[in-house]
Amino acid sequence: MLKYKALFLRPELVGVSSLYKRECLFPSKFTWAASCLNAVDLTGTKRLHSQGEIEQKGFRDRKLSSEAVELMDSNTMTEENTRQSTYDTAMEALSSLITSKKRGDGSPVSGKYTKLDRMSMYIKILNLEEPIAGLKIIHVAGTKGKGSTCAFCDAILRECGFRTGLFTSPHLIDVRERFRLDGLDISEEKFLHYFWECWNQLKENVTDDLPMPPLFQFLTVLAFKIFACEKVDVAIIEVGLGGTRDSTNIIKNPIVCGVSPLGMDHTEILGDTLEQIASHKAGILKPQVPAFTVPQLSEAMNVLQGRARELMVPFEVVAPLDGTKLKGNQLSLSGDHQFTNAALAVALCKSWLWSTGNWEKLFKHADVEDNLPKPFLRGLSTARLSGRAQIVHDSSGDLVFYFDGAHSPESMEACARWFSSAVKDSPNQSSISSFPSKLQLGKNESDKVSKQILLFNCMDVRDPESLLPILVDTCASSGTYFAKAIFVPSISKYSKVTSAYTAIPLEIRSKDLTWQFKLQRVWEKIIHGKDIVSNSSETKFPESTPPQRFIHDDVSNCSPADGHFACSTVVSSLPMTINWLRDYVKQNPSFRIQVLVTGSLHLVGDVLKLLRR
Ligand SMILES: Nc1ncnc2c1ncn2[C@@H]1O[C@H](COP(=O)(O)OP(=O)(O)OP(=O)(O)O)[C@@H](O)[C@H]1O
Ligand SMILES: [Mg+2]
Ligand SMILES: [Mg+2]
Repeated sequence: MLKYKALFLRPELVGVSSLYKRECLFPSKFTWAASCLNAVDLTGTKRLHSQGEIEQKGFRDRKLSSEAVELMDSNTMTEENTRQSTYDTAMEALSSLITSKKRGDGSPVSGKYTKLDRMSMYIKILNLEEPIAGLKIIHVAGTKGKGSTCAFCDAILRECGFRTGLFTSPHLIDVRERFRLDGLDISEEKFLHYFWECWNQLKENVTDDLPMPPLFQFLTVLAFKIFACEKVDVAIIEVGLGGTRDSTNIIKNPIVCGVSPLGMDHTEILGDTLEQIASHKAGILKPQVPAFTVPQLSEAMNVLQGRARELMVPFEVVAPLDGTKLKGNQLSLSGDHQFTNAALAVALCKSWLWSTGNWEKLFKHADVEDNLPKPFLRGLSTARLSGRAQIVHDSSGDLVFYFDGAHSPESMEACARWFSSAVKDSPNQSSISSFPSKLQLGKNESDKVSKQILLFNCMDVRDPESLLPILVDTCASSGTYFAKAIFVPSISKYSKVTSAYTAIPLEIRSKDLTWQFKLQRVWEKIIHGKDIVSNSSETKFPESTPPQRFIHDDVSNCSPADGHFACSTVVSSLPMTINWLRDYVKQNPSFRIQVLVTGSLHLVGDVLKLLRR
């Protein structure tokens, strides 16, 4: 078999009007099988589905013209790059679904239908109505902790012996992270299979009134397709944004619903009071379907409880998990806030097991009155979710990255509390923020001096004047001070769906650093207690990374008027920043550098990806 990229193939050369698959298999150089091409007939857009139809139309093993052979010869794909390019093609297709429209807006995009109307129509096109109704779903909304709660549920129910499907958002490195089967990211092969099936079927049916779905709607439909076809026992579904009008809210009959902690986020879409936000999240509750939440501010709780009463929902508030219930095990997701998420997950899983008739079967004879069943303990201590309170030791051991994709005020506080306690727990901690003289340092490893560095970026819809002070103050309240802050643009963009294959060129640099300079200005103002950057002082475009002494440069050397900042720096390239930090620890063996990467999940994903290679 020979493989060719259909992107390079002009359909008319092989005698069809268009090609569905982006990659074609040819039995030999001079013939082609229409079945492999998934071709459409010459008259127009009708797709040939069956082998019989293909033969009837005389497409089988048609001879190729020499022009076609020549063209395809120049595009023969090797085995290695075939896989990658097929996957990249899917990513390109997905990226084409990203609209410039604001996320979560339920108003009609075009034509006469609302978002949920359109979702129902996509579901119908894909024949998924019945399969979705048959899924045993756990549906989770909330401002923070949705993903973690879902990951705990996934691990617990897997440990109880069920085949699980988990749909979360966003992803960090590869879009497949959003779809897990039995605890693992869906395989590339399966992903591509379901992806093209949904893509092609939708493409064939789009009209002016029903265009292709925007990205998140497509991914949601795809998740249902995957979970239905893979016959999972339980589908755990994280809401994308809000609840009432979220595309996941086509779920009509979940087994149980959860609402994680509520706070102020996405106010431009959900409203700028906690009541309004809570009312969106309460939109996932369904008549008489049990629901659970965690302690909330009263404005939010009143709304949730009110809605639950209207719908006759058995509604319970669960307290954060008592650590002693873990019987010496540790929660696998760190940070105090995870005890709240874990408790919610435990309640959701118990309820799911009861409602599906499995609790009795599994735990009839177990001593579970006051104790968590063993599979629950195993689940709570093995659940994983990358980029949330994750610690990665770089190869040298003296460069440690602390990742947390916090980007809202509440999560920034949770992140700061976690980071402060994590750096204190790290071995041989002796944290100082100024450069000690060599004489003070022994040769012994245990005398290493730890320095905390912040590597930060956030999207420009976020408010750094609220996020950065929360970070600094919360850390300071437990005695953690950042020696330096580095502001760097992220590489991955909201406008492009990434895959693990998307290479990051080492020399990549951003030309526009206006936003990073703004972040730096906010930072310097926090550190110095006043705005020290005069409007007239010119910010120089950094040609490269700062000199190494920057890391241990004394803060008193700060001279903003000359464009010299001793507390912070802006760097135009993330790969360069990582290499620079690596060089620093190599050349300064008396230091251990602890870098908190936060503010943006894009930044977190980019750094994780850079460290992997
Ligand atoms: N219970 C909680 N209370 C406060 N902050 C939390 C809580 N759980 C998680 N966080 C913070 O929110 C971040 C994201 O966690 P998680 O992915 O579980 O939430 P999410 O609701 O799925 O977030 P996203 O809006 O990014 O989808 C964490 O990195 C942490 O900083
Ligand atoms: Mg969110
Ligand atoms: Mg999430």
